[in-house]
Amino acid sequence: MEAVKEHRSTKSGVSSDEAIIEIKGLKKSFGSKEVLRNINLTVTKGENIVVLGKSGQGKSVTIQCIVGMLTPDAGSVKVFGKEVSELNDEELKDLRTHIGFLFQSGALFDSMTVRENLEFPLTRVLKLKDQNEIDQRVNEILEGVGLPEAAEKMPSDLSGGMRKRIGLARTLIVKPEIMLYDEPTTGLDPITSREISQLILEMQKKYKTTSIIITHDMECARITADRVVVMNDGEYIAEGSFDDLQHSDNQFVKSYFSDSI
Ligand SMILES: Nc1ncnc2c1ncn2[C@@H]1O[C@H](COP(=O)(O)OP(=O)(O)OP(=O)(O)O)[C@@H](O)[C@H]1O
Repeated sequence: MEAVKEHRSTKSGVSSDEAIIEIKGLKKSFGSKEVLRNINLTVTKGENIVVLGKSGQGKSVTIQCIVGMLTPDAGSVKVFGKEVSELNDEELKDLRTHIGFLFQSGALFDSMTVRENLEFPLTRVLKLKDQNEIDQRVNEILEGVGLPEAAEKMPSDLSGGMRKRIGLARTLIVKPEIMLYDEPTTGLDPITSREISQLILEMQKKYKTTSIIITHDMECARITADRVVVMNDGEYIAEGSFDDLQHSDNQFVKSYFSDSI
């Protein structure tokens, strides 16, 4: 794969060569199944990286190695300059407070109001006690995701797109430096998907997060990506801007873009 350029400009406006996530020669097998054969990726501060790959290619396994839920068989995974596999439990816990996840489901607590859902990470993770500060952060993030009127609603009163926005708000409310999105638009209609992709981009600009976005949604990739990597057979086989890859000669890469142009 082509060498990574050192200094990148990003849609967030942060242009930095500071590596936030650095993966080198990552390998991971389960039994005789080699899932990650040789993953190399550097994500710099403020960058949005989109990972494209078919199901079962090991995209989630890569994310689990980044947050220390899985230990690599070989290679190096550094986050904020530290080798994740060498961190102890306390250090791992601390690392994870700097990383936000948005999974497909959004995973809100159904028995809590939106406000209570948003207060939960502030009181449980950040251990905030000052109710004024809590209220201020809840109101600010609800404004940010465009749902200032939703605070007292129950998740069941919300549409799928609104739930996704609140899921994003709940993740961003602790101001993580890294965001990991696992198929953030799956299950949404095209218009709502586009709104969520635009929101991901807006949030990147506002909070200057560094993000990895796993998606099959090419519109989401087009909107959010500073850089796209394409995964096949346990390796990244291509990387570049969305436009670069759209004009790739590689048949496998082309297959992703054929429906999107
Ligand atoms: N803890 C585990 N134990 C055994 N096999 C696993 C484990 N985690 C993942 N795998 C296997 O690794 C492969 C890659 O899984 P992974 O979930 O990373 O795929 P993916 O690229 O994220 O796919 P999808 O888009 O379907 O989520 C799969 O074959 C899966 O069965």
